[in-house]
Amino acid sequence: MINLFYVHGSENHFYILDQTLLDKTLDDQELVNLTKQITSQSSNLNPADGLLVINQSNHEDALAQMRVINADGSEASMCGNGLRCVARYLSSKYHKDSFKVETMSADLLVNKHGELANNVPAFSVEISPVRFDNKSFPFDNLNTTNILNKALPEINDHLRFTAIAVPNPHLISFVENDHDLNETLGEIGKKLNDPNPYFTDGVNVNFAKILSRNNLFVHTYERGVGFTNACGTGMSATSLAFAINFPNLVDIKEPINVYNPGGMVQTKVHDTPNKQWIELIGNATFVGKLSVNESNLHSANISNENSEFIDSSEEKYYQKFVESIK
Ligand SMILES: N[C@@H](CCC[C@H](N)C(=O)O)C(=O)O
Repeated sequence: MINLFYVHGSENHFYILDQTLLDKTLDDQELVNLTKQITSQSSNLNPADGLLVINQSNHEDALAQMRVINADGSEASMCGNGLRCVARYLSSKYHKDSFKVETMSADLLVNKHGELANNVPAFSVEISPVRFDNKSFPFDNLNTTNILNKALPEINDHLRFTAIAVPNPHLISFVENDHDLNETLGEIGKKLNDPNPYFTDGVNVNFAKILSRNNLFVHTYERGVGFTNACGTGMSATSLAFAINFPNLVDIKEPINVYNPGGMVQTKVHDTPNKQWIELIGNATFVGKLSVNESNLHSANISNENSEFIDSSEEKYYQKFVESIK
């Protein structure tokens, strides 16, 4: 039997599949089928935004490779909340507290962090590379090659936008009212992730409210998923946009507290002459595991009937942490 771990970072839920333990790894189509099956509401499994796949890495300095399959079957180049959970899994498997994980565009440094709260394990992960040019998204037909605090009348009549790829693509806006934070976000998120002439590969859309100096609330409509409790790369890109667009409200020597519908993370913006990157620090919670037969993974046949869910007590402590920050 193989364990599919049910995990979350800020209540952004995933299943983790460690393919190094399988007799035969799943091919790309099997991974897509499995992801669609376990994330579909009709599966009656615990809901998740995607599948985090661990493979062996052939990069000398990486402990393993992480791939991210979104609920709709598309593959993302990075996932910040997911990387923290994968980091925790690898840390306990290989007894290491600091190492690199291969992702689609870069080998990223991860570190075990002190607990976020009582019995809430946390990891910090590197979010990079950072890109602003239109080819990295891609975006088109907006009369510009980069978007930094710009009005985009093609997309909305009153908001300003910033576009940052880390390296998955994010569009960010700082908003003032709850209607924009929720309804306008949903409309723009849907429009830019349906076939459209502007972001032809889709884009993660993050709307943020500035709470005070170094304090933000971020709500995200994710590419390949829809509304999510939290998006790690989104909160990281939004923190960088906060520092760039509102330098008087951000001290980058201090962490930024980023609240989200699923809890809170901290980010640190690193702006050195040769590298701009963001450190994302937050929980890596293992809610439980689903014990499944390997052949059912290959045929995407996971259900409550042919698998067993074993609960851990970690979620209880995470919820206490959420209560404490409300
Ligand atoms: N939830 C993730 C981002 C997942 C990928 C995203 N949907 C994309 O397609 O880029 C995070 O925590 O960063």
